Formats: sequence, structure tokens, C-alpha cells
Amino acid sequence: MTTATTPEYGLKELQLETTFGGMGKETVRDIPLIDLTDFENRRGEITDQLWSAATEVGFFQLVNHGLDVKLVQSAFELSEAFFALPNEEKARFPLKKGLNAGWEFMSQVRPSTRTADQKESYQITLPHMDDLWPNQTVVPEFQRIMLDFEYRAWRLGMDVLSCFAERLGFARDFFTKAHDRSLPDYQSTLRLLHYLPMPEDDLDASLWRAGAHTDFDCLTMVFQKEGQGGLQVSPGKDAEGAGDNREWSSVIPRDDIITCNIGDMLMRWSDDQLKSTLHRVRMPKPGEYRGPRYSMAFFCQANKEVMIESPAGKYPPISAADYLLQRIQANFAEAKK
Ligand SMILES: O=C(O)CCC(=O)C(=O)O
Ligand SMILES: [Fe+2]
Repeated sequence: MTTATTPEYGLKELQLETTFGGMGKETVRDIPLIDLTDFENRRGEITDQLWSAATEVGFFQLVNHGLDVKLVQSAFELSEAFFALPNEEKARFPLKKGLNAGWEFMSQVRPSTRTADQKESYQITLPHMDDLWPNQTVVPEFQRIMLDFEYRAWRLGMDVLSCFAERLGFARDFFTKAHDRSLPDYQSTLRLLHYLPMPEDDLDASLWRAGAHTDFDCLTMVFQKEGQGGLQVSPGKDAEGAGDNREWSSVIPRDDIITCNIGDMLMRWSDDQLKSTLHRVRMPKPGEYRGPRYSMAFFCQANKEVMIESPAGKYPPISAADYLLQRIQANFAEAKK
């Protein structure tokens, strides 16, 4: 189990997160669905919809987004093939501390729950992948497909961010430049996730597949698989002390949509106009599918050297590196068995 110590979390966002661990209540809520058909010609209309969703809910779903569903499927198959390797094999690609690259097993402890998420993950952050790719014999085609998928997810993420940039009074390509894939300080991450299957008699109410948290990036794009639910959102992060009255709504997986959310970095960058929303992945309830859950998340995180300076200057400038380091350190404390 995890250690019982209560670390002091430096940033306001983290301090708040320690208060969100409870089960709360479940309610039904529509997560805005945004159609990206003909993106360039409909940019104005799409920007309006993205802005409303991001300022009101902080979560939205993209449909007709142009990212080939077959590629998403291939990436899922390779992710499953990777996680099916024996742990000794996966341990040859260990998570590089503070760099979001490599494999970890049940090591992420959330400030909200102080227990380790019931999952393993493999993270791809381009500048740090030396020695971390399984080769053609271990998982054929893994590297090629994941690199292609990472690029296409990035491309789409930059299109979405370009809409927010214009609304914030920045140049259209402001965030594309801030997430430059060609630079060594690039730190956007593709995370493959495998939530462990839950045997019927193994219910422990204190455990979570992913404890309640907000993301610390600018924009997260989550790919879920139909039939493997569990992701829940709770808008209104500032309702401190809501405790067990906090309301949680499920985001039903669909293979053709991408679930997106704003992270703390973009919330800060927008002087809190765009909302970074609490979410979690809960355990299956009795009677629900209890098998493994696979998902993939692409985190658009500004390059390390980029300074986060918002239009109205509500917060002091901070480099993206300093901002993220504090968050990663708080989340990847080694889980002690
Ligand atoms: O697996 C999911 O659906 C969500 C994952 C998530 O929230 C995260 O990794 O930050
Ligand atoms: Fe998340």
C-alpha cells in the first residue's frame, strides 16, 4: 500500500486536489459534442462551440475530427500487445523520472486519494525515447504506428488550440509554436493506459482506476473503447468542500469520438477563463464489465522553455518546465508495497 504521509503540495491547484477523493453522487450530464467537419471553412462556428464548452464545462467531445478510426484501432491493438508482455519484459523500458517516458506499474499516487491508481501506463515523449521502444520482434510495428498516431494527435490538438489562441488574442499559431515537436524541450506526451481487470471478490472502496484529478497540461485528448467505461467528470472544481455532494457524470465511450479536456496549464494561460475540470476513472460496480480497460491520452504540454504568460497577467509568469515538474513530482511518488 502507499505511505500514509501527507505531503505538502506547493501549488494552489494541488492543494485543492487533496479534497476531492470521495465517491460523491452520480448524475447524468451531456458533454458537448463538437463536429469538426470542414474545419477550416467552419472555423468561426467551431471556435464558438469550443469556447463555450471549455469555459462552461471544461470537457468536450470531437466527432468527424479527421483522425482515422482505423489508426486509433491499430494503436489500441499495439497497446494491448505491449501490456500483454510479461512484466520483466516491460521493465526493460522503465519510466524516466520527470520525463514522462517509459513504462510504470501502479506507481501513480494521486493527491486526491493517496492510493496508487490501479493501472499501468507506457508514455511516449519524443525527445526521451532512446532505449524505450520495444523492437520489431517484441511488438512488431509498435514504434512506427505510435509515432504516426502521436503526430496526428498532435496535429489535431494544435488545430483545437489554434481556436483558443485566437479567442485569447494570441496569433493563430501561438500554441503550435509553444508545442514545437522538432525541439529537444518538447514535452507533449502520448500515454497508453491499461487499467487492471477487477475480479468480483476484490472490491475495495478506497481504490480507484484513476483517482480524481485535473490534468496539468493545456489540452488532453482521450481515446476510449466502447464497452470500457468508467471515466467521469465533475465540473465546478472551485466548489471547494463540496465533499460527498460533488456530482460526477460518466463519459460514455464511443470509438469515433475523442474526449477532450482543458488542463491546468491552459487554465492559467487563459487567466482562468478556460476551465480545467476534475475527472477520474472509477472501478466497475457489481454487475458491470470487470475486464481490463484500455485507453490512450494525448497531453498537449507546452515545451519546457516556453513561458506561460496570460493576456491579463492574473498569475506571475512561470516556465512550462517549472510548472510541470512540480505536478509530476507530486503524482509519481513511488508506491511502497
Ligand atoms: O483513461 C481515461 O479515460 C482518463 C485518463 C486520465 O484522466 C489521465 O491519464 O489523466
Ligand atoms: Fe486526466
